[in-house]
Amino acid sequence: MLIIKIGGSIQKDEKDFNLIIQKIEKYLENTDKAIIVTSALKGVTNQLLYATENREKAVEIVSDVYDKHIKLLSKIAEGPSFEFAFREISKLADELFKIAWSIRVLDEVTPRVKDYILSFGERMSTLVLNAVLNSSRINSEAYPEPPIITDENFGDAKVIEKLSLQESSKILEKKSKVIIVPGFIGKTQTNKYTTLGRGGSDYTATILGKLLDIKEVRLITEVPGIMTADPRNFPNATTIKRLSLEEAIELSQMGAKRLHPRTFEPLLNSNVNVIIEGLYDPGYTIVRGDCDNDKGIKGIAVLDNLKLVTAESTDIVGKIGSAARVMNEAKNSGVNIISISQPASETTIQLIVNSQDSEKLSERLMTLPEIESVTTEDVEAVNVVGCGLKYKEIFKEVMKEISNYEILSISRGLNNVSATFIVKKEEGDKLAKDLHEVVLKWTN
Ligand SMILES: Nc1ncnc2c1ncn2[C@@H]1O[C@H](COP(=O)(O)OP(=O)(O)O)[C@@H](O)[C@H]1O
Ligand SMILES: N[C@@H](CC(=O)OP(=O)(O)O)C(=O)O
Repeated sequence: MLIIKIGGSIQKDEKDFNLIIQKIEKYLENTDKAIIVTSALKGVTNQLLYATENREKAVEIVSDVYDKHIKLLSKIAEGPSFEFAFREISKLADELFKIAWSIRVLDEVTPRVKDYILSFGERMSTLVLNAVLNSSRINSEAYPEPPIITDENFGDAKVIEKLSLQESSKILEKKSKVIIVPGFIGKTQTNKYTTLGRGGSDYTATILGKLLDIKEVRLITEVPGIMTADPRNFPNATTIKRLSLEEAIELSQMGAKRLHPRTFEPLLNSNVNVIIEGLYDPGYTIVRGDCDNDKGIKGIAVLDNLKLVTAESTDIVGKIGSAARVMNEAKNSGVNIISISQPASETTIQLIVNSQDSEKLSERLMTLPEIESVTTEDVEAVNVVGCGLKYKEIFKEVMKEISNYEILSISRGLNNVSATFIVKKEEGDKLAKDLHEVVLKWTN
C-alpha cells in the first residue's frame, strides 16, 4: 500500500492528466492498494482566495472555476465516469454559487467561511481525478470529504491525530484499489471545513502515512524532487538525492518547494519515507533517517520581503524582562517573529518580521517607555542547509563565502544542520548565488 500525492502544479490540462495516469498505472503494478491525495487544479485555490478578497467579483470567479473543471473533465473523461463527476461537481458548484452571492451581498467573510470556500477546490478536483482514472479503467473511488479532523483554527488548523485516525481508517474499508481523498482540507468535530495552511496537501499525505502506518508516501510535482535551490531563480540547481529528516524540516520551513512547514513532522518516530518526484522529468529526492555520517551541504532557500526591526536603548541594559516586553508587543499585535537577536551588550534587540508587519510592530515598540529608538531596514534571509554544516571544516567553506558580505545576523537551526544569514535586501541575491555554488561543490 502506498500514498501518492498529486500536486496542483501538475493538474493543468489533458497532457498532465495523461502523464498522471501513466504514473499511477506504473505504481499500481506493485501494490494492492493506493491512496491518492489530491490538491486543487492549478490556480484554483488562488482564484477562490481572490474571490474572498474581491467579493464584488466572487460570482464571476466561481463561474470561471466551475467552467475550468467542466472543460477539463469533458476532455479527459467519458461515459458514466464523466456523467457522475459532472453531476457531483455541478452540485458542489451550486453550493459554492450560493456562498459567492452571499459574500457579495454581505461584503464580509469570516475565517470559517473563507475555509469553506477554499474547500471546494480539493472537493472538486477529487471528482475530476476519479473520473479520469475510471475512464482509463482503473478501479478507483472518490472520497471527497476530508479524512482529517482538526481544531477550529481556521486557515491554519491543527490536526487532532486521535480523531483523524478514526476518520481516516474509514478509507481503508473502501473496496476499490485506488481511493482519492482531498489534501489541504480538514473538518472540525462539528463538521465545519478547515484548511491546514497553504501547500497543506503534502502534509495531508504524510499525516495519513503516519496515521494509517503506510511506509511509502510519494509527492508528485512539477520539479524532479527537492532541488539545491528554487529552479526558477537558479537555473543550475540540481535534484538533491537524499535529505535527512532534520534537513528536510529545515528546508521546508524556509519555503523550499513551497512545502507546508509541517510536511515532515509525521516522519518523526514513524516508519514513513517520503519521496518527492517529478511528473515531467526523471529524478527524485528521498527523505529518510538522520544525518549519520552525511557531510553534504544540500541546498539553499531565500526568504525575502522581510524587515529588520531594531529597538535601541541604554535603558534596557541588564534589565530583566526588557526582551520579554518587546516580544509581548509583537505577540499582542499578532506579528510573527521570524528571527531574533541581541548582542551581549544588551543595547539593542533585533527582530526580523514580514515587511507588512513592520510598521505595526515599530509603532507598538515606540510606546514602551524604556525604548529610545526603533529603526527598520529591508533585509533578506539566506538559509543554507546540510548535515555537513555540523562539521567545522565544512562550515568554514560557508564562512569564507559570507566574509565578503555585511552580515547583520547569523543563527543556526535544528541540530546545527542549517545556518541563516540576514543581509541587506540588495545583497541577498548575490549571497544566495555564491552560497549555491558552495552547495553544488559539497552536495552528494
Ligand atoms: N528547493 C526547491 N526545490 C524544488 N522546487 C522548489 C524549490 N524552491 C522552490 N521551489 C518551487 O516549488 C514549486 C513546486 O511547489 P508547488 O507549486 O507547491 O507544487 P505542487 O503544486 O505540485 O505541490 C516549483 O515550481 C519550484 O519552482
Ligand atoms: N491547493 C492548496 C493546497 C496544496 O497543497 O496545493 P499544492 O499541492 O498545489 O501546493 C494550495 O494551493 O495551497
